[in-house]
Amino acid sequence: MHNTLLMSGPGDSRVEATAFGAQALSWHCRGRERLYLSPRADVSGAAIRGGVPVIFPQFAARGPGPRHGFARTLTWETEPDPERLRFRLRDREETRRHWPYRFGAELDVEPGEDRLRITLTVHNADADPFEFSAALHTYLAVGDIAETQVHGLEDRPYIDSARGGAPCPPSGAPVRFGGEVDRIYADTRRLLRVTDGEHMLRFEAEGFADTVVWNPGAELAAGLSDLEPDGYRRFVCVEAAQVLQPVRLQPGQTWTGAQILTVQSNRGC
Ligand SMILES: O=P(O)(O)OC[C@H]1O[C@@H](O)[C@H](O)[C@@H](O)[C@@H]1O
Repeated sequence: MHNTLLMSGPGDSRVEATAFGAQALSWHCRGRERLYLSPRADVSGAAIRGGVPVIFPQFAARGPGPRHGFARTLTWETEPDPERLRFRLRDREETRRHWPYRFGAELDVEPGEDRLRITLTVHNADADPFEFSAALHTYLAVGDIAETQVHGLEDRPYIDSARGGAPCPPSGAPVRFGGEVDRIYADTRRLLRVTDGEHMLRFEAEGFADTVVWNPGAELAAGLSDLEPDGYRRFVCVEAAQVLQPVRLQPGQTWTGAQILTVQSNRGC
């Protein structure tokens, strides 16, 4: 397993992360674990299935570099800070091989009493402008995916990545999971709620314009060797993302995006 760092917030809020990928692996809050981490996650240097992988500078296969970018499979530097876990990534030979720009990225993970804030900052240290995509690929722990719903996207059109990127009109209903769901919703600057029948979590983003919702469903999950049998039932990925309109930064400019998860209630959704 990768070495982990711990940070306690007020109450019982406690986060665990690793410098490998600057990835949060666990967030315990109000008596229970809020993130899903696969017990079969590959810890040999591949992307870790679970927690909050940082997707940068490319989303999925939408670019020439490694799938979902290189940030999730590189070890970031850590910086001491009494209130948050802070990670830094600067361009180096391994990044320039895939993406020829000088940059600095920072990831802050801050546990609050009933919330977790994760902030990604990207700075253009190059002499040329560059474009990138990014996402915080959050694996939220749910009791049962069959009971899970994502509320707040009812009136938004989406790109259906499970059907070759087909554009789809608003569904008019909360997102439910009866099989593979893989959607990119554009322009979702609003409060989302994730419920699983028993628990409710508020999901908010700053800076990120899009939201990705993903669960592989039984069939696809069976082909994922780093998921336990039926592991797909225990998570839903809701991702604060900037995918459809990549960020363009001029030399010297900085972009910031954040995702805030808040535990709203343990019952009665
Ligand atoms: O298996 P990976 O590379 O971590 O990707 C997981 C999923 O990540 C999601 O963000 C994508 O929308 C899915 O298409 C993808 O399958």
